[in-house]
Amino acid sequence: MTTLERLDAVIADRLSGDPAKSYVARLAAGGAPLAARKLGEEAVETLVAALDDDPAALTAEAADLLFHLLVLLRLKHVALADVMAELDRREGVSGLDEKAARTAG
Ligand SMILES: N=c1c2ncn([C@@H]3O[C@H](COP(=O)(O)OP(=O)(O)OP(=O)(O)O)[C@@H](O)[C@H]3O)c2ncn1[C@@H]1O[C@H](COP(=O)(O)O)[C@@H](O)[C@H]1O
Repeated sequence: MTTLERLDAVIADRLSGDPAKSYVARLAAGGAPLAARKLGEEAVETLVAALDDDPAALTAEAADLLFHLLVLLRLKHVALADVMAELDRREGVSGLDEKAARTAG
């Protein structure tokens, strides 16, 4: 099991937990809008760390970002395996070629 898969399993387990004892349960109690807002905040903090040229901060913010993305995916019933499968499907397909095919015609 990868780190993301292990974390995803812990998140799934905590979703229905006690919001007083679990941050994941607290996010779940706020629903997808709260998790989406937190994800947006973490995205902004990630880009600030990147623009600040601060590798340690970027590492920490990237971890926050991935964690909150996993929580949001769970709340929206999108399986991590499906996201991984989508990335696998794209493997070897240049983003430039994909965009050109999408915008042609
Ligand atoms: N990986 C994480 C993880 N990464 C970040 N966070 C929390 O995400 C929050 C990030 O929020 P912010 O950076 O905005 O900080 P904040 O203090 O909440 O800021 P404000 O909301 O006040 O603006 C912090 O409370 C972090 O502790 C995480 N909380 C939990 N996990 C994992 O999830 C598991 C289950 O956690 P619980 O549900 O809390 O048991 C843990 O064992 C960990 O493995």
